[in-house]
Amino acid sequence: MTPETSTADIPLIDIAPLYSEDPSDWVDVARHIDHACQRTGFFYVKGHTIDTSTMNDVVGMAKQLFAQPMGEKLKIDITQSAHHRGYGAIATEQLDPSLPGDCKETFDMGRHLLADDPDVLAEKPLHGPNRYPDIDGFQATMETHYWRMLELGKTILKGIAVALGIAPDYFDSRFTHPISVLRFIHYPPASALSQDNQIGAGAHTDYGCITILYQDEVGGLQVQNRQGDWIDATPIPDTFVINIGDMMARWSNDRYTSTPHRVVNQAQKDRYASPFFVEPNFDTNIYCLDGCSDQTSPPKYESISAGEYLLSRFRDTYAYRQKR
Ligand SMILES: O=C(O)CCC(=O)C(=O)O
Ligand SMILES: [Fe+2]
Repeated sequence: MTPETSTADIPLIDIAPLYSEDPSDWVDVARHIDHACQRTGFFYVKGHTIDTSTMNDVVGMAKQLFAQPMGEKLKIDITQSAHHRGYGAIATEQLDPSLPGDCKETFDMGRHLLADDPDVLAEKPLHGPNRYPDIDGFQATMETHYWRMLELGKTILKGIAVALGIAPDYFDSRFTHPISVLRFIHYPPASALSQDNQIGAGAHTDYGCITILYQDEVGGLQVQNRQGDWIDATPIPDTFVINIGDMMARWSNDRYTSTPHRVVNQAQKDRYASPFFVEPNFDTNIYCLDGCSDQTSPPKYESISAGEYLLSRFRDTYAYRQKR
């Protein structure tokens, strides 16, 4: 069932210089990021500030959630949530419409907004409370991690801004009330696949700006190269895998590439992963960035708000949202 795979050169970029106060230190990293975003749209980063023990603690919490009895997990069922928060059982998401639902379970959270938040009062879509399991320390650990990942996202976006020749802090004012999502995923061992052509995550492109992915040592993430071959994004300790999503492809007038990827867990082991989807404020206007158009390549896409764009994409992959 699985097509041949080969190993590709998904570059590994040391982003430590982006933490320097001196803008001249950013230029080289920005150039590497720019190349990677134009070619495969995928790269690994090292030299970030999130250490292994922090990741182990955070993923340990997520493992506790996935190990709970189904009845407990379904108390925070994402399909009962207006704001796309909580637990998604196996096959709730179907990333590739030509395949069965994905063989994975998920937990999604955003900023935890309570009833008195102005955006909640205004009934803004995707703005609301998270749905947490009853596990000691879960909420505090995950909320701290959410902000940590957002900071990493903004650091990488600074590299992108420098690469595009726009103000290095261009994205900061667009990420003050972000609709970014922190997700945890559990892929059961290969023996748990219920149907012949079911896989962990069907081929898809990500919807948003950029994705920062933690993956454990099991492996299974595959990226489609320009020739259409599936190549392994082999786990590298202490790195994250970064990829461009469709919103950033659109925002950059297709200077940057949003590349199809999928997950095939061929191991007789559970696999755990955690993408952080770096998304701006709901009302951010997604329209050709300065530096991404000229006389020969004018802006290709109409402007759209980041929120409306994401909502339309969720509707395509979650049956429960099509009724909304
Ligand atoms: O689990 C992985 O390695 C990737 C997951 C993924 O592509 C996604 O959630 O968008
Ligand atoms: Fe993805």
